[in-house]
Amino acid sequence: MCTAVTYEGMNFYFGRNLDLDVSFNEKVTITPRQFEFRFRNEAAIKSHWAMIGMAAVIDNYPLYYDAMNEKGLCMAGLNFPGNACYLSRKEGMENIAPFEFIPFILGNCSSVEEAVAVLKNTILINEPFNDLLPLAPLHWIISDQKRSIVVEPMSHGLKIFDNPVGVLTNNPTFDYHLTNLNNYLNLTSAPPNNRFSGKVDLSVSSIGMGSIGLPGDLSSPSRFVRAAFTKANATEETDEGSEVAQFFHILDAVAFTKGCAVNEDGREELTIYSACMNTQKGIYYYKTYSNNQISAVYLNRADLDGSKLETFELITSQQIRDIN
Ligand SMILES: C[C@H](CCC(=O)NCCS(=O)(=O)O)[C@H]1CC[C@H]2[C@@H]3[C@H](O)C[C@@H]4C[C@H](O)CC[C@]4(C)[C@H]3C[C@H](O)[C@]12C
Repeated sequence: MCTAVTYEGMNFYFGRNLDLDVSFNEKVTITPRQFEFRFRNEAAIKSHWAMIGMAAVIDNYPLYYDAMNEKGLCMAGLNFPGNACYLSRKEGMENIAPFEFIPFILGNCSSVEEAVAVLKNTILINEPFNDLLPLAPLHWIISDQKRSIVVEPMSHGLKIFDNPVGVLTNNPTFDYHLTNLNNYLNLTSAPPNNRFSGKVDLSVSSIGMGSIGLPGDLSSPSRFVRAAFTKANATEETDEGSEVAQFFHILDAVAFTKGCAVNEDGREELTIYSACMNTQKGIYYYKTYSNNQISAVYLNRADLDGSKLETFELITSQQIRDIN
């Protein structure tokens, strides 16, 4: 499972937990403006917005999981098994393979508004990257500072939802998660009042009792509610370090501790990495399951007019500062 969130503070932040049982040797990857993006069914784009994100680079192609471009447009793919539906080629449409979707949108668009216009004429087709990497059943969150949307590939084409809470998890479909949130409207970060009954003498005995009923489990609907509550109540900080700390705390609230959720194949799901992108400064922060230290990769320190991918190996060994 996975969780993605947006966060409006001093700057606009976007990020995700990547929860999985395997790694594909992903690295922080910068694609500069002149790297040629070839598409299976559409013309190549030789010049586009530069982007940074997490990707498995195979045959010199960045298979992005999540990324932002130099204009602050961000996108992440999350598992959507059993629901994602990829179609056959259709004349007159932009026929994009799922693995091409992030480069296609972030390469061409500078805002959600532009992305929505492009999406109206786009379908996702059932073409895998190669025989060893089958189609990934995903849905996507696309956000900028002004607006966030969710894109779900269905049998009739792409379904686009506005995302007023700036959160995405996994199944079921996004409209379910939004409706389900209504069940929790009574939760509060404040000390609760006794609304149980005027005839029963009840009192607050501990801090946090306003959020009793917030689901604590790791299922996708529960992570959606927990991430939405944590994000909505997390206070805005006043410096970059504290903002980034706040963002990672939101992601930590929905992270998987290894061993706590086992998939149908008996393998343990864990939060392989957590990422936070400062979309205005072009910084990609991340930490991994075994390394709690935050690392930062700067888009603007790369040669953005170049034509070669730049990759940064993840630092996965624990970094502990010895004090004495
Ligand atoms: C599984 C990842 C999403 C995280 C998630 O939601 N996990 C839930 C697992 S489960 O349902 O609970 O079992 C997704 C996000 C991006 C995906 C990757 C990207 O789409 C890029 C390529 C695309 C190729 O078709 C498959 C390999 C791949 C490298 C994908 C592997 C995998 O499907 C990734 C890593």
